[in-house]
Amino acid sequence: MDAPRAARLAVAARPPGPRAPARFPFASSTAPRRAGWWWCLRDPRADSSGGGSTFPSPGRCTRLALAHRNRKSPAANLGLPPPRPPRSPAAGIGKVTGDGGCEGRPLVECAGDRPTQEPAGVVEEKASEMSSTVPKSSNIFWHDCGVGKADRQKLLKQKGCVVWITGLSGSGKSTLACTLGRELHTRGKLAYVLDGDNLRHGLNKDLGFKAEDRVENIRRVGEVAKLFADAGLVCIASLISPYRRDREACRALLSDGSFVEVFLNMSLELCEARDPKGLYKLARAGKIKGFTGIDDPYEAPLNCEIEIKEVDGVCPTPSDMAGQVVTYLEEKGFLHE
Ligand SMILES: Nc1ncnc2c1ncn2[C@@H]1O[C@H](COP(=O)(O)OS(=O)(=O)O)[C@@H](OP(=O)(O)O)[C@H]1O
Ligand SMILES: Nc1ncnc2c1ncn2[C@@H]1O[C@H](COP(=O)(O)OP(=O)(O)O)[C@@H](O)[C@H]1O
Repeated sequence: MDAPRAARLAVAARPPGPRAPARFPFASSTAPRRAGWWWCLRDPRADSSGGGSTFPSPGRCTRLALAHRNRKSPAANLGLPPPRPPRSPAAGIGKVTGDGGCEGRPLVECAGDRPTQEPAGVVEEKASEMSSTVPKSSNIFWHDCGVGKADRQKLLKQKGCVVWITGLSGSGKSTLACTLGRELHTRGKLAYVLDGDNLRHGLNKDLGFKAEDRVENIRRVGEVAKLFADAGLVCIASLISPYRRDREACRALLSDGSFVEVFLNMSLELCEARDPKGLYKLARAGKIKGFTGIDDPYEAPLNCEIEIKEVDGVCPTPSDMAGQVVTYLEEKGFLHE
């Protein structure tokens, strides 16, 4: 046989855009479909659950373009009968053949929020914004492993989640992250801190503080945090993360309820008075440009899970702040099997 059939499908995606939206809200429209088809590899687990989820997860539809710029549908190019929408997502249109690693996996049209009725231009525009879910590479496939998140959670007797701490520089993010990490450790729970300052020494050392660098910073950390949560850990991410949209994009990477946004709502005055690194002083003197809260924006959360703020100008102690988060995690069942 010539090249694997599955490998004839190439993923068409634009380079990542600067911001990722929280969701992929495809509104239906009557505009005709243009060349290009949206398909998902069907999640084999959907068969047992009876659901119609797509793979790797609902909404992660990929526009599959055909090699040789063939305008036929992917199904036709796979030697399958042409699809007849509307179609049950559980049915699939056939199976991927060849030896590309996805043999036997059902190929389906994306269900639910699939963009079949969306003008292609609009769809592509949205795809370009989905920097964290639309891969730039082609011919890539998702591989599942035998041991899953549920198995790891059972082993650890806890549930994976992300505690995302946001706030101005000096608001106490690192302090809360470390105090919370210690508290969880004491309780025999596995947690890991992803601190913005620390990550900028390694993973993100190529990034500065321009808007697009901050966007990429948050995107990367969101993806890493998602992996830690999938590993079954309580992942504590503490970054300024000044843009609401980026935090929402990180939230959208996690299953419902497992992204816990903690807003350290401390006044600029308090943070500036603390100024442990002398950065506010430098920013005020014009020696640092684009400093959050001074000459760069901070967008406060609108619907965070936990807000910690000063009472009569007094900040709760680190231990109180951590206690608030632990109580929330307890109540939501993250600290149990
Ligand atoms: N221009 C500017 N604006 C804000 N912060 C600055 C800047 N330059 C350096 N720093 C130091 O970098 C730390 C913030 O890094 P983050 O990765 O959390 O920032 S961001 O989320 O990408 O905005 C931040 O650490 P924290 O004080 O712990 O927040 C600062 O020490
Ligand atoms: N709850 C708190 N009460 C009193 N001081 C605090 C509290 N949280 C943090 N601090 C102090 O404020 C300063 C900034 O805290 P830090 O955790 O480094 O903030 P961030 O990581 O947001 O920049 C540090 O000197 C820290 O000791």
